[in-house]
Amino acid sequence: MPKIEQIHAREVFDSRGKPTIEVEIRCADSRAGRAIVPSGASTGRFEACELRDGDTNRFGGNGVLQAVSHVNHEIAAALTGMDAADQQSIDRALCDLDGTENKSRLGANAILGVSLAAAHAAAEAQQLPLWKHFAQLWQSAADLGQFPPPTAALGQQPLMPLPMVNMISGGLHAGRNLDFQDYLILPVGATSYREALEWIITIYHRLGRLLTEKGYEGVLVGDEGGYGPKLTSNVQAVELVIEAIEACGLKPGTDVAIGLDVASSHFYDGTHYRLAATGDERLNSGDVIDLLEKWVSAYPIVSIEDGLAEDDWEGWQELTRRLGDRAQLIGDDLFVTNRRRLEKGLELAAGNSVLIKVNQIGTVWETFETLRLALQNGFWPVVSARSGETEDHTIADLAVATAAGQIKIGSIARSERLVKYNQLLRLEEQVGHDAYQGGRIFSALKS
Ligand SMILES: C=C(OP(=O)(O)O)C(=O)O
Ligand SMILES: [Mg+2]
Repeated sequence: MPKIEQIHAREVFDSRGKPTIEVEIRCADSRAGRAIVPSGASTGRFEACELRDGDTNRFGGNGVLQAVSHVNHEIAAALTGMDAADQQSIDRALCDLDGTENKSRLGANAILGVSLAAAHAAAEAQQLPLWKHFAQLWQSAADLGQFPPPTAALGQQPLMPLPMVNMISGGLHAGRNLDFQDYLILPVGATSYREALEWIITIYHRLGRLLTEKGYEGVLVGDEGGYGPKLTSNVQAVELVIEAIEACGLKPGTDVAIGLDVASSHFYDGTHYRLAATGDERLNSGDVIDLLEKWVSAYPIVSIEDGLAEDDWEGWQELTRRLGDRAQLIGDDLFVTNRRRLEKGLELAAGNSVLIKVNQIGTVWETFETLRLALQNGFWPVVSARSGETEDHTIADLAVATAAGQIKIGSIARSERLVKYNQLLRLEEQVGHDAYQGGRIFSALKS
């Protein structure tokens, strides 16, 4: 048993230059395992609580020295001597120690840093690559069984994920140049992860040239590295991405499909969805569903995230009735990787897919629980980064180990994203090209 000997946290910085927490855990006779916590900008209201210092004399109140102190004192005292490989007990101890529903006392950032670093430390101590340690944990966690369609192929043996990659950024990630947050591509026709990534890189560069040729900003990028042009409408972004796919000799829909992260909670005023790009157009849920249905019919869109707001359960039910067999409908702000919110979604038949962000819930084990619940109920999971990221590649290993099937990390032109894409290239050498479902995971969708 790799016994925890030392836990140490420090304040470091993320890709937006915002403070975040790094945790190192050392077990006897081994190198320390280290993890850095990501941070969102378009956060859901029901996410676990990130503890920030609030002292406006330091980084506008965004410092994380209190969270650091919680790790170095209270958490270190409680966890020293525990088995780093017993993730379930570590995560339970962290939750019990915090004692709140949303991890607001010690901070979800403090808790997640320790939870992730424990996994790294356990892998180090057992001389295992992280993905293999995660795979052991995932497999050991209660009977995986056989999952129902469309997720039957997922969750079993380690699998290379289909990358869903941001080409054009909008919303809170790009100064609200556009209303919708992400215009993504899914290389559904690629036969390996490497091929998928090569297509993505080619299309990304072609899109940049195309934007510049048309007089738009083809070099400025948003928080996740997607281009951030000021276009005349939201739908124009879809059309430009399709044009770039075609310009690369690839077939939209067959080779490369389109995804959206509407991130609609962030332009919902409680009554209306307000689209600034089309002159403060005010839509209700039904209007947004009509719009999305029109787009799904007109364009090869196979995935829509947060098409409606985080509280609009009735709207989500209608969206799912209308589009659930034609597109993956991902709940991000809606489910916030929280088992209880996902249970509600399953009960109400709201959505058919869940975004998995480790810092929305705050521990590895709870992330596994939400993932398993999704797979058991035929929901597609998509492991996701945050808009504030670092050199930490943990989620790439986690996506492969749990065979989640899809990953969303942002674009390829920023190092905090590329570190995960490059890690996946390394992992593909270990798990093999065959361990790639690619677009086959969408075979249940009607065209
Ligand atoms: C990654 C996302 O953004 P953020 O991290 O800002 O919530 C998202 O909305 O899916
Ligand atoms: Mg989102």
